[in-house]
Amino acid sequence: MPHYGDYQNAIYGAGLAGIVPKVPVDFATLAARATAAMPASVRDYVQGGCGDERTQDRNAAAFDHWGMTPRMMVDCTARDLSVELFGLRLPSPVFMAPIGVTGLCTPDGHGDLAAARAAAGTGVPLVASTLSNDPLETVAQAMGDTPGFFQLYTPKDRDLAASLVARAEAAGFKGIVVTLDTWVTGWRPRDLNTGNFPQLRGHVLTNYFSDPVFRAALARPPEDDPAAAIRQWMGTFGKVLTWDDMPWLRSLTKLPLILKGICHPDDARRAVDAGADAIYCSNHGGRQANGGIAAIDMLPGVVAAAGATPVLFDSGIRSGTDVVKALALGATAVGIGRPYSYGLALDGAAGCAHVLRCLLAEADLLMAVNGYPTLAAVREAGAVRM
Ligand SMILES: Cc1cc2nc3c(=O)[nH]c(=O)nc-3n(C[C@H](O)[C@H](O)[C@H](O)COP(=O)(O)O)c2cc1C
Ligand SMILES: CCCCC(=O)C(=O)O
Repeated sequence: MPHYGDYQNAIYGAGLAGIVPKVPVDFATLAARATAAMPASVRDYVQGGCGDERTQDRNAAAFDHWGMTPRMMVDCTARDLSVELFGLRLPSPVFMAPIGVTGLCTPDGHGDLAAARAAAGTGVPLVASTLSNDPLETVAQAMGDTPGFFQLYTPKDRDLAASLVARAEAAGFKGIVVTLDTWVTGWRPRDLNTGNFPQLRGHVLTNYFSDPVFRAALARPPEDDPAAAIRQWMGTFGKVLTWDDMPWLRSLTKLPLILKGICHPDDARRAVDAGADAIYCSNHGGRQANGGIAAIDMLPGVVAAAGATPVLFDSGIRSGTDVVKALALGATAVGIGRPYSYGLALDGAAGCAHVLRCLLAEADLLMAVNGYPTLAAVREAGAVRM
């Protein structure tokens, strides 16, 4: 049976022929190379976060104080990283988190399609953001047989919300991820210093501009009057959601409903009681609120509160080791954020797929050497706070 760890042999094998990876395998080199290659406006938007970025930095640094203990004399020659989620059997517990400017991460402006192709090539699901340069239907198609999820930024216009969700269902997405932490944008000094917010320049609004409900509310189509369309987007973008909206959100779809941005155990309990199919523990990579606890430190409390409900996690994952730690702390599946956008920036779909394969190879090999043949074994082994 092939293993994700075999990617290591492929790299060493290519090295014998004098070929080294085009995209670095470690996050530090990847980030340095990708941010040097990106246009400054995209770099600042993707790499930056809220305030002085302490929460963002802490998200990654906090993985250092969680440690795992190897077990010996365990047969780990066959390893199973597959996971069941909403009745789907996923080949690994890794997915691509929604990134709203994915479209801008490749020079051709079709980064969403490149990420979708990387999903098709690796089997790693993509959570497609509402904010994309290509319409959600085209993105879904480019994912091939790999299941995709649609991330909803809930507009104030309820009919528009219903339309976006209906389109996502029709396009074949397997679940709706509702992001709770971003009805307004957090304070982001890197973007403020350059007065740059991509959406206000008309980027990544294709799902709105192509939507019949959004278009019907415009005097002239977005192609003829983009400024008015952007103003309309600004007006409708962020609905403030409260628990009272849950029956309405639930009524929008029969697909699994996943609530993104849950960090407090009480909110996790409330989400389960209100009918969420999964909790998505995340602090948005430190882009929304500064002054927060590292997301990985909040995961155990959320997992305990969620009970039998699956918990997805992101924020600060930089390596396969981080993936295994998050699984050990109870995540059902783990979202990759900035690393895949850096892969896209350096080599499009191939660069993105490479980043995902490296993360999976490192996770798989760590499971092999630590004596954890299955995800159940990872969870049972757990991680201790050092
Ligand atoms: C450039 C960028 C754009 C993002 N856009 C979205 C988005 O459209 N919807 C969403 O729910 N989260 C969005 N996020 C948050 C990610 O889904 C994820 O929570 C975050 O990237 C995890 O942190 P990390 O990248 O530091 O690992 C975005 C993140 C970045 C870096
Ligand atoms: C209003 C911001 C939407 C995109 C996003 O989620 C992000 O940049 O983090």
